[in-house]
Amino acid sequence: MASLKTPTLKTPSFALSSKPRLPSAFSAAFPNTARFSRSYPQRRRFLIVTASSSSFSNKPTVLVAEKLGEAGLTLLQEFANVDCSYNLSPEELCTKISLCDALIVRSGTKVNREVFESSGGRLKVVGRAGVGIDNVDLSAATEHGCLVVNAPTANTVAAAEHGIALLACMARNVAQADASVKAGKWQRNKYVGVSLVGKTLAVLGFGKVGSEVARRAKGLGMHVIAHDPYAPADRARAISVELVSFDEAIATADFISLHMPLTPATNKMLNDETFAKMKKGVRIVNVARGGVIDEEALVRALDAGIVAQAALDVFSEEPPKHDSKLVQHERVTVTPHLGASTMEAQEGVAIEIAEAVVGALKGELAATAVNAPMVPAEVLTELKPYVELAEKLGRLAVQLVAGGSGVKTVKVSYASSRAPDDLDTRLLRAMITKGIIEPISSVFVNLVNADYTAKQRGLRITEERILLDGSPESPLESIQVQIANVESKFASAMSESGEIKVEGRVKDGIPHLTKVGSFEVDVTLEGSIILCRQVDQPGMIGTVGSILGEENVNVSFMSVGRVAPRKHAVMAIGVDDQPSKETLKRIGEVPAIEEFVFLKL
Ligand SMILES: NC(=O)c1ccc[n+]([C@@H]2O[C@H](COP(=O)([O-])OP(=O)(O)OC[C@H]3O[C@@H](n4cnc5c(N)ncnc54)[C@H](O)[C@@H]3O)[C@@H](O)[C@H]2O)c1
Ligand SMILES: O=C(O)[C@H](O)COP(=O)(O)O
Repeated sequence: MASLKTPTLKTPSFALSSKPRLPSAFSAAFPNTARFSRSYPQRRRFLIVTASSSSFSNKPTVLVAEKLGEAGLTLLQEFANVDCSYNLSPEELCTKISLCDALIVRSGTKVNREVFESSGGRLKVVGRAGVGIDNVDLSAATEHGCLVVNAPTANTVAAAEHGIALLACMARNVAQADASVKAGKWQRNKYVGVSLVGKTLAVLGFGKVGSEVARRAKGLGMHVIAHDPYAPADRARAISVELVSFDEAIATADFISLHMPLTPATNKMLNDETFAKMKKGVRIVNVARGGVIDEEALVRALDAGIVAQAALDVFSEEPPKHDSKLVQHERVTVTPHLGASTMEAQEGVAIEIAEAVVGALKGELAATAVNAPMVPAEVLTELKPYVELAEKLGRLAVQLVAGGSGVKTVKVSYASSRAPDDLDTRLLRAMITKGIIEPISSVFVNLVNADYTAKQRGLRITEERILLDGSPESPLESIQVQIANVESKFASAMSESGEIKVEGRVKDGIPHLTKVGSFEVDVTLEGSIILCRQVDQPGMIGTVGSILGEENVNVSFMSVGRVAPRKHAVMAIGVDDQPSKETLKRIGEVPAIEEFVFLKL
């Protein structure tokens, strides 16, 4: 047994960062979190986010790069230093961003990879004061652990009203006739329009705006159909709209209104091929994004008479070139991306985004994140102590590895009486990842970038469920973290199958370490822990306790787990303070102690 006696002193790489502690255990697990609700979709959803710890010591700085309503600015100013700098060049934005904790933009600012790289890790939240987030590089944001939140509800009605306004104006040539009268002409025969009543409108993208447009168009007596591969049928049924295939929608429509986001899948969705399938004389409204239409193909379709008219609020390049054939086309009505621009919508958006950004910076829970999984509020409340347990088990397990950077394979087992699809483990996995990676690197890990960071480091985390009989009242019985293919600096932590194994439970809302290797222990996961393997004999608790007492180290908890009386035992000692090297050396010199390790939580 002498060979096992390898006293392990603290190594700097395992030191915890000195982030300030928040009052609750949960807040400590998530350095910053914020809580929000939103009205659409109807289900309230919440998300844990993390923000710069510097925001606790100093007021954070929020850069508002595009015009934001006063009410939103006031909210921001109550909490942060607000720098309103509009019309920044890309270079100016990159220069400023390293001094900012949050950035708020509308659709006119490209928040690309360079912006995140230039931030030097300080930028923790990007707030998009609106819906479309196609101007934000979400991959880069995620890789940098930066949360992106939007304001998804406040401009819905404004955008829908603008869509309807364009539809009616287009059908009755309002813009062209207006320009004609102002030019001194009186061309009543030239501007004969078409009626809306009884016509078929195909709404492509039946989300918030699309369904509001559909509702209004029905009020105008139109027959409304919709195409949206992801829309729930009951939402369509509720307003008597038939969901149809894309081909059916475009082939039968007299009018098409676009309301899908711009994504790689929707990019140039309307193109030469799809225009060729449309009814001759179709009329198109676009208040979504310019990029969903191949604009050159639209000009061809207009010239060929396939498309009779188009009304466009958005363009692939904004502002479009003055001599753009599309913009100058006589049968095209244009507005300068005004969909969200009503007084009411802009005040609403400003408040919605300010609340989301302030919340994220405060570090509570947020609801409108677009680059991280969202977890329903009730699930989150229930999982709180398990989330803390998960991070601490990850932190403990990795500190047991001899040379922690070799960690590549981690297996997590969740023992639960709940049905497998009734337990959302994404938060738990993220926090185990955080616990494993942070002590052995300088990487900042949060819910946003946990999976990405694990992948980058070649860390493979597999999860398994152990289905227990019994009451499914509590979500989890225990969490077990195993690290395979490594050696341990505390040999007793190895399981029989050769992995480092730690297991924990939540008791009365408090995370406990309950197993190390094959030894049962029971110690609260607070402060730090000393694990000792010893020959099981009387007086051991007293001996080690006295050494700690003499060195003024406060013991919070002690527990001994043994394989059999008078054989080997593992003693887990919770300590409030960090013992000195000398104290640890004295513990290591106790003859019955075969090995020990000091672990920081
Ligand atoms: N012009 C403006 O000022 C203005 C204002 C608000 C929103 N918008 C744009 O409108 C878009 C829609 O906004 P929203 O609030 O309704 O968003 P939303 O997320 O509620 O709705 C978008 C819908 O598009 C659907 N969709 C996704 N891919 C599709 C596809 N390939 N084919 C058909 N449907 C598809 C989605 O399932 C979803 O239901 C936004 O992405 C934004 O770009 C523009
Ligand atoms: O996606 C949106 O919310 C709209 O396109 C509005 O964009 P804006 O904030 O630039 O007006």
